[in-house]
This record gives sequence, C-alpha cells and structure tokens, in this order.
Amino acid sequence: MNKQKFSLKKRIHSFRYAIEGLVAFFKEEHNARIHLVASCIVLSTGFFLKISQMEWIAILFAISIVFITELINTSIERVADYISPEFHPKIKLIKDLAAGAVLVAALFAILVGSLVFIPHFW
Ligand SMILES: Nc1ncnc2c1ncn2[C@@H]1O[C@H](COP(=O)(O)OP(=O)(O)OP(=O)(O)O)[C@@H](O)[C@H]1O
Repeated sequence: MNKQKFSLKKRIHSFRYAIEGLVAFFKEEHNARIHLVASCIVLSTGFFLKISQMEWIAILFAISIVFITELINTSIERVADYISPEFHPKIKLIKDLAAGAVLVAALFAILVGSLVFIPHFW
C-alpha cells in the first residue's frame, strides 16, 4: 500500500502526464489517427441518425474500448522495443497477444456499429 500523504499537486501532475501520453499517442501513432477519423465518422453518423441514449452508450463504449486497447498495445510495443530491439520469439508472442486485444476490440466495435446503425437504414 502507498503510505504517502495525499497530495493534490501530485494528482494534478499525474493527470498532466496522462494528457502528455495521449498527445504523444495521437502525434506518433498512425493507428491512433485512423481510430480518430473512424470515431469522428461514427459520431457524426450517430448525430445525423439521432440515435437513442442506449445506442449512444453502446457506441461510446465500443469507441472507448478500441482506444484503450490501442493505448495499452502501443505501450506494450514500446516496452518490447526498448527491451529487445532485435527479433526474439518471446517478444513476437507478447506483441502479437497485445495486437490480438486490439483486433478483438475492433471486431466488437464493428459488431456494435452494425447492430446500432443498420436498423436505422431500414
Ligand atoms: N523485436 C521483435 N521480435 C519479434 N517479433 C517482432 C519484434 N518486433 C516486431 N515483431 C513482430 O512484428 C509485428 C509488428 O510489430 P510492430 O511493433 O511493428 O507492430 P505494429 O502493430 O506494426 O506497430 P506500429 O504501431 O508501428 O504500426 C509484431 O506483432 C510481431 O509479430
């Protein structure tokens, strides 16, 4: 357990570091920009079709889960590259597992998007 006294200043710094992480993510990662563009298209479609509150919850959950897995995947890739810049079969498995998480999230998002939007076009 962390026995340090609560410090509001430290909490604000932690928040700032998290924002710096997000800025680096969108600046440096091509996948992040692809997710951002896809999210903007999905959000605009949601507004255009006037989807319900429950549909918004499903869409926002799907978008968030894709960004969260991509952020964790990027973080794992960076650690892996730092530890082992050369090819290593264990690093391959670690990176492939992390990429698998993003794939599951993306498939989930496609499923949610289809379930929400397709009925609006009927
Ligand atoms: N050091 C390594 N050792 C073994 N295999 C690796 C290594 N680096 C990458 N790989 C393999 O190449 C794949 C792609 O790795 P990379 O880090 O380029 O991911 P990416 O998703 O293409 O990243 P980016 O975010 O740069 O597009 C990994 O999933 C893994 O199979």
